[in-house]
Amino acid sequence: MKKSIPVRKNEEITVRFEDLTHDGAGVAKIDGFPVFVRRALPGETGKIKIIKTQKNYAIGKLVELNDKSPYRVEIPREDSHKYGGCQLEHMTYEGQLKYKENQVRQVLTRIGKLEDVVVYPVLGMEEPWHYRNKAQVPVGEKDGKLIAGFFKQRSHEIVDTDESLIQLPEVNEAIKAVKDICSELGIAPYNEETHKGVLRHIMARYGKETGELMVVLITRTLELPHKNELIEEITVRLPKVKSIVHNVNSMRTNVIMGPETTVIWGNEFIYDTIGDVKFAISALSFYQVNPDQTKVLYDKALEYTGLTGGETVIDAYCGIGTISLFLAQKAGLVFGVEVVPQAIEDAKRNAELNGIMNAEFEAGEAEVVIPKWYKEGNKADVLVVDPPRKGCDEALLQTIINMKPKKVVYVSCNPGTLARDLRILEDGGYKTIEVQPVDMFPQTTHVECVSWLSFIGI
Ligand SMILES: C[S@@+](CC[C@H](N)C(=O)[O-])C[C@H]1O[C@@H](n2cnc3c(N)ncnc32)[C@H](O)[C@@H]1O
Repeated sequence: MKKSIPVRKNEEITVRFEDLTHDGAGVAKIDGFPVFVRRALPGETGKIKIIKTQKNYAIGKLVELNDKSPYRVEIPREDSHKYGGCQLEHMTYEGQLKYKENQVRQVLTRIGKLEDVVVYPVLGMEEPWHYRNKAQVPVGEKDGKLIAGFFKQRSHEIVDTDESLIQLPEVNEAIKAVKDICSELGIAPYNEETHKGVLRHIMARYGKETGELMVVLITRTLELPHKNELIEEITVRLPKVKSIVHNVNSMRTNVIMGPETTVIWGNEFIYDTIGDVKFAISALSFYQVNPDQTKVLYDKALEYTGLTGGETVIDAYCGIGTISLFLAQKAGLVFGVEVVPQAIEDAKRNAELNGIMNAEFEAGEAEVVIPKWYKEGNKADVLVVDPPRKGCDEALLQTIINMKPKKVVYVSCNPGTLARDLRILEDGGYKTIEVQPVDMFPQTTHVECVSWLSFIGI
């Protein structure tokens, strides 16, 4: 029998919130039917207005809050609710860490069917604001004025903003300065609908330890208008800048960077350090966005590998060789693989820069290169993976199962795909021993995990 929807659009009702979704919305149930409400916390009661109904759920808006959660805090800035980014900023940091630990536990049980894994409390930050070393903001136009900021939640409307509370001050300053310069020089902002205009995005990346800044201007056009004036003004107003890069993206796409990248001033890369290792980072390469917590994450990954000095290690999805070089200090030999050729160039340069002779790198897909290495007779004692959000490719997981390294250390930015992949590895003879969540992204719902598995056989 068809179940009827117990709420109507525009209806106002009083509800009690029981839970939080994976994207931080409060969940209330009306006759078992879920209603999702942003910025509501478990244990709270309040009046909501239904703004959308679907077959299996409804979306509501908070009208009035009656009982407040002890985890509720004032949001730090009146207009910050407009941005999609900080979904948990109305929650104490202690509450955020508990929420994330709970998310990881639930997902490991629900998706991975992993009931007896040890999950530790999340390793959080002392000061969970102004941590991001990188921003890439879309550029648009409002009332004839160039604007840059963030997309409004679930839309492509740009909210003009000069400060994000989760970015390092140097990154905020860089974005604002470049925005002002482009506006003063009359550079036409890109228009997504008409696919006209010039400037699509401004990217700034800052080496927190070295104080070096990179600015990337992403345009639709091959030509960067007022190039010389732009360089002059950027170098005057941002004395920490060491690299200015022009990237061309002429396609109608949501992907930010295009295929053509030219260094128009200064170095090809900026430097930063994590622990004792120094890294060169170029415009297209992945580099963790929270430098303080990166050290915490990599230290844990190193501890989980249990390296004693002679082991052969494979680091899949190695980026610019960050984890590889961290591990090379304690391993016999490390092989890194990564799909972005420029990142592999950085990784090789980084090995040299640090005088590390026992790390080798190859560009290609991990799911192609590692099976090839295995076919050639190469094996690893420890295999580390740090894939993007979609997790590991099945061909790679199958190769790990065939290769049988004693240990697998899995670094993940998505607990859902982590749980899926751990299940596949468990079915192939591995046992997940520990999962340590690390808060790389305070104020947001994202959580990073590092876990280790031991080969026990089937
Ligand atoms: C989460 S990042 C980790 C990078 C590095 N381990 C670090 O901590 O900086 C994932 C990396 O995987 C790369 N990548 C994506 N798909 C890949 C694939 N199929 N094979 C190899 N690398 C891939 C990305 O370019 C990115 O550098």
